Amino acid sequence: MEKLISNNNPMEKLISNNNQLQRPLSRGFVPVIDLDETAGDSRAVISQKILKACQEFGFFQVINHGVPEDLMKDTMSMFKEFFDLPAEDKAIFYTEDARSKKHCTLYPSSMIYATEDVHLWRDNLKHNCHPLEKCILEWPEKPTGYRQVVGSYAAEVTKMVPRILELIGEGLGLESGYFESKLGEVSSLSVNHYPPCPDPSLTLGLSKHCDPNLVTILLQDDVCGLQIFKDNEWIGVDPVPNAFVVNIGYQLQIMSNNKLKSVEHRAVTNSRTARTSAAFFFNPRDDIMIEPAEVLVNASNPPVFRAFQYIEFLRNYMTKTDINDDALEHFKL
Ligand SMILES: O=C(O)CCC(=O)C(=O)O
Ligand SMILES: [Fe+2]
Repeated sequence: MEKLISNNNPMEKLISNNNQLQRPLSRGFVPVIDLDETAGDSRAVISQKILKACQEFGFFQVINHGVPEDLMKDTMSMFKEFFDLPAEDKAIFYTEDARSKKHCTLYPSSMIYATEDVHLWRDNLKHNCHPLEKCILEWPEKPTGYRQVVGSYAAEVTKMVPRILELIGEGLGLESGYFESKLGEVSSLSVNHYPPCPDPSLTLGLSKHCDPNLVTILLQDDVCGLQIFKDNEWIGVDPVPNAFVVNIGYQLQIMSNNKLKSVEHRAVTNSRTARTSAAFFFNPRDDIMIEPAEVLVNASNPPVFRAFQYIEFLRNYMTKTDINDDALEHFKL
């Protein structure tokens, strides 16, 4: 428990030979897309904007997405209050074991504290969200209201995801419901808390990575820290009020036959303000074969990937030892 940085600041745990913090940071920006067709663009224009964002950035932000703004704020407050709890209230969830059987876990840094090269400036709460009525019983009881608020949030975001997938599918010219039919029920929330870091040049909040799943819906507070790697530069994905950040996971890149990109991203810290973010991971069904959509494959666009099941992908992803290894290599034809 002393490794949690929301409990104290174990500065001495940092390793200072971290060469991941390469600058410069560009001011280019990730598109913000208004999903309200009645107020702005037509549906066809929205789906084309999303497609372009997914091709160029692998990321976009959405506003007017239908999830109530108060619920987003209340959810963020619950997450922040959780990390502010006294150490004894967090202890029941604490583990450093990546294979922990707990349904709700609180990790220091990454899931492999003992063996990682660099400790991250992050505490991380994880729990599953499906089936909700069952999972919720394992979630924190403190702060008061956590289960009810985060439960409503999980239900609302889960309702929004097929709408976003449908727009992405439309942009690609896929039949209606294509991605929804590939979407599994199991989803999970990973809540990151990055307290102020006395020296942000010594480590990161989260190392560079691509998400292995289908699509991720990220809620961030009003503090900058998320960055994506594009054209050899790190670009900030700065917070937009009431927006979700959507990012393409490896499985969407594969199903789109490389038309959509899963882009590397990371989180940096700052010395002044704590930052909290919550990544909601949506996965493909585990009983389907994942492969490029047939309509995107033809003589001039041969399939880039072979068919596989998600479990095979995850096994391969988890055993990757070098963050610079290409997780897609093993699945390329
Ligand atoms: O904190 C962030 O904004 C990044 C979170 C993230 O990329 C993840 O949890 O996979
Ligand atoms: Fe991520």
